[in-house]
Amino acid sequence: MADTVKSVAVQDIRFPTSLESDGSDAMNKAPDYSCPYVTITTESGLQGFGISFTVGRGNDIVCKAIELLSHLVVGRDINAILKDFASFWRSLTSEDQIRWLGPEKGVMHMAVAGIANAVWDLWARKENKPLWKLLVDMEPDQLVSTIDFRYITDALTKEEALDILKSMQTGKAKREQELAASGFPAYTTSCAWLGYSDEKIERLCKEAMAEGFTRFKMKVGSDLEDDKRRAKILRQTMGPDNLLMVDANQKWEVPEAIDWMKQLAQYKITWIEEPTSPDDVLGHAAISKALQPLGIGVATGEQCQNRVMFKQFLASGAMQFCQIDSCRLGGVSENLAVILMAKKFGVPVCPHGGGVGLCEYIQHLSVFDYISVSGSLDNRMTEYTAHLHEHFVSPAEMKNGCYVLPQTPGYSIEMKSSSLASYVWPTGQVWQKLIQDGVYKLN
Ligand SMILES: C[C@H](O)[C@@H](O)[C@@H](O)[C@H](O)C(=O)O
Ligand SMILES: [Mg+2]
Repeated sequence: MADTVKSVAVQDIRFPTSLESDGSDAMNKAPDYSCPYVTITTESGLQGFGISFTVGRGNDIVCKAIELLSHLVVGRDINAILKDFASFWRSLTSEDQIRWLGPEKGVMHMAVAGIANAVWDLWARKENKPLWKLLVDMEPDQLVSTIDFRYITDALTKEEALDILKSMQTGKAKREQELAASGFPAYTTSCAWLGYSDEKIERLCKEAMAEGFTRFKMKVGSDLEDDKRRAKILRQTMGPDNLLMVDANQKWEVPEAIDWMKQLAQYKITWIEEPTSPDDVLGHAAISKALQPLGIGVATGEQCQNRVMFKQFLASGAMQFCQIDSCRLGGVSENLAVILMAKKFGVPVCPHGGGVGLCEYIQHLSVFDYISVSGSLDNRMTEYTAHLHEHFVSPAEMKNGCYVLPQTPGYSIEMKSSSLASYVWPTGQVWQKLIQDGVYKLN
């Protein structure tokens, strides 16, 4: 029976995270974590919620872009959309008068993610399953049918994707039980944002260790002496065996990245993340080659525009850790494409979680990856950041430094109505107060 989509509503939600330097890095000194919050409602009353992640003022453009695309969803039968998701997704990325703004990159692709993620949330709720379970339980044929393979068939065909999924059917139940018992391994970025003092990073690292974390990421890239000092504090606090990753958020030239990392290598670094421009495949390959003898890998992906760019990085040895992003890519199905390509090229997937709602999302993708695709936890860990979880109805939960398997139906992104009311820009109470106090300006 048809169930028509009645409305696609979008709200501009922002959080003043920059006031405490939460989320700060070498290129984003004062980020306010923000998201367009999408609510899709059908005639029968089904709902799906979705976000895309942005920083501060840019949020209103993505909200507008979602409004522009919403005519492709409103009035359509949701069951027809779910029956042929890949065609629906292609309609979003191919809209005649909007495609020119991309294609499949930047603002428009983030808008696609907001809508696509909401549809996936609705789908999982309809099936009364958490999203990871919806994916894990899907027959390989159905799962593959949700993916748009356009532009990646030279790296991964539909048939190869099917073969991967079919070959991993055995052992799925056991892997699910394993994760239910011990959770999915995480690392925390929240001890060492760039704007935090030495005292604060040491204290937060101790607290995180007490909570069971054994893997930590530190922001680098503004000042080498600062980076050395902070890496020393962290290494001393966490001990010799725990993992330390560093993230430059695109700060360096290629030779600069290599030199800088040679100086930090003494602190035993697992990966350098986003050393240079996120579009520079050759640069990442050169850095990977130069740092390989030091045991340092290159991680990137949070600003990798689409599956086509991931293909370049994966196939050319330019990335040793694949950081899919639930909102930079066009939602769940494009992430599935990259997860499957990463499997083919033997690169571990370690999703990006530094932003509002991203931890809520990526836990589902990692769990699916382990159970249905990679079957391995080697070199795999999912980012965790400690902020803003209190705004979600079913927030991501951590235990002993691992994500607890989510159980609530959906994609874990529904926000509390009180939080939406407080943080909607610019009319929410929190923003009204900050504007009245002169802390923020309207534009
Ligand atoms: C502005 C943001 O907080 C970024 O610094 C963050 O996403 C970061 O790159 C990360 O890897 O978590
Ligand atoms: Mg990063």
